[in-house]
This record gives sequence, C-alpha cells and structure tokens, in this order.
Amino acid sequence: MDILMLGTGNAFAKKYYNNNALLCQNGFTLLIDCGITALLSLHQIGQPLDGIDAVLISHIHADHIGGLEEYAFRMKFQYRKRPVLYVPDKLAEPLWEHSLRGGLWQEQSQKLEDYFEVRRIREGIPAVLHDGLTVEIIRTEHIPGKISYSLLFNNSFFYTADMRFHPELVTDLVRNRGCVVFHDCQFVTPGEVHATLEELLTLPEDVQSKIYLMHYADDKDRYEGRTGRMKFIEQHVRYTISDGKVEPTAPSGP
Ligand SMILES: O=c1ccn([C@@H]2O[C@H](COP(=O)(O)O)[C@@H](O)[C@H]2O)c(=O)[nH]1
Ligand SMILES: [Zn+2]
Ligand SMILES: [Zn+2]
Repeated sequence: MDILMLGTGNAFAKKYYNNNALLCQNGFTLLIDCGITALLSLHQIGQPLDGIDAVLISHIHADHIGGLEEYAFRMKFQYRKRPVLYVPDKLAEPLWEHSLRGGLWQEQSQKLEDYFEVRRIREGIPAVLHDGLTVEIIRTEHIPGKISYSLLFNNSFFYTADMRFHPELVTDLVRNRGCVVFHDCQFVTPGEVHATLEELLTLPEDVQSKIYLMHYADDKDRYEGRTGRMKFIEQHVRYTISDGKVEPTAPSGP
C-alpha cells in the first residue's frame, strides 16, 4: 500500500496545505478527505481528477471536505462522470444539507447522489473498497458532539484523521494488531480537539516508533528532533506501508 499526502498541515496551515492523502493499492487510488487545498495539490503533482477511483471523507470540516464542491462540479461538467464517494452513513445527510447543498444545488441537481455514486459505510463493518483494500471506520473523539471518524485500512494502517488523544486505542492497534499509525498532531498545549505532541510523547517508545505525525502547524521545523521516536510525514512524498514499516517509495523503472 502506498500513500502520498497532498497536504500535511492543520486546518489553518498555509505552508503544508490541508491534511488530505492519496492511498494507492493494487492500481486503485483513493482520495482520503478533500479539503480546500486538495485540488491545488492534485494539480501541482499532475494527478488528473479522473485518475482517482473514489473519495472517502472522515468528518465535516473544511480542511477535509472544502474541495468537494470543485471536485463535484469538475467531475460532472468537465469529465461527465459521477465519481464514487464513500461516506460514513451518519455523515451523508449533514454533508449535503449543512455543507455542499449551498453551492451544488441547482434545479436539475438537488441531492448528493446527483453528483456522486454514494456508498455509505458503517462503523464495525469493514468496507471492501477494492481487491486487497478494506477500510473500517472507527468513531473517535474530536470536537465535542461532532461526528468524526478515524480510518483503519487492511487492519494494519490506522489513519487518525482528526482525533483527540486516545492512548488505549493507539496502543492496542500498535501492539495487538501490528498497525502503523498516521496521527494528527498539535504542537500547542492544551489540545482540546487534537492530540498534542506533549500527549503523544507520553506513549511508550515501542508505540511511538510506529507513529508518523501529520496535520501539523506551519512552524513544524521548530519541532524537528523533539518528537521522541515519532517521525514527521512529509507533503508530496510517496511512502510504501508494508510489514509494519513506512518507507519512502523506491523509484521504479530503469
Ligand atoms: O472547539 C473548537 C473547534 C475548532 N477549533 C479550531 O478549529 C480547527 C478546526 O479544524 P480541524 O480540521 O479540526 O483542525 C481546530 O484545529 C482548532 O484550531 C478549536 O480550537 N476548538
Ligand atoms: Zn483537520
Ligand atoms: Zn476536524
């Protein structure tokens, strides 16, 4: 499984863009979240929109869904396609009613399904996205009262999206399921809606060694060398995740 972060920044980052990713497995390309900067980033790396097989969203914040209007319009009117959208069941209605409807509604297109082939996924039921690629959505705490999910791919790669510190969950996934973890990380304490670096540094070293930090602020350079056994994931670098390890992908071909 390969992953390339379109952005690794937090909601307000200007340098590192929004924390969205392309996940590739067996020729299938999944866009994980589609924030405000996603389409700019896709343009910069030369990734055509019709080369994306599906989009999956974690929760309804603009740095995770703010690019969906442009994506929907361009797929419909430029590419004449209705792309696949995987959406947690409980978010489908609010995604349309509270976020997308204002821009996308028009006489002949009055619902989410008019733009997307909507595939609803449920907690506790792993969804098969493609041959060799499953995802389980796990509801995690982020903003009090707001529905938000972390994503477990192939029972081996845990992508927190946005979540507060949950040491028991992360420790269980690393120690008992052999997962590697891409974890959002806030530098400033208190975290309140994200895990902070200070909190993540309280995890045992064997757990830290499987954690890669994302969703960080623009002053990330100040924290180089201050993240214990955890490493930063870099924007626009393709990584291969295999056998509990994360390595930059080796260049292919002669
Ligand atoms: O209760 C809250 C709600 C929001 N914030 C700030 O807004 C961003 C929301 O974007 P995320 O994608 O969830 O990061 C959050 O990071 C906070 O900076 C807040 O502080 N408290
Ligand atoms: Zn976010
Ligand atoms: Zn959020």
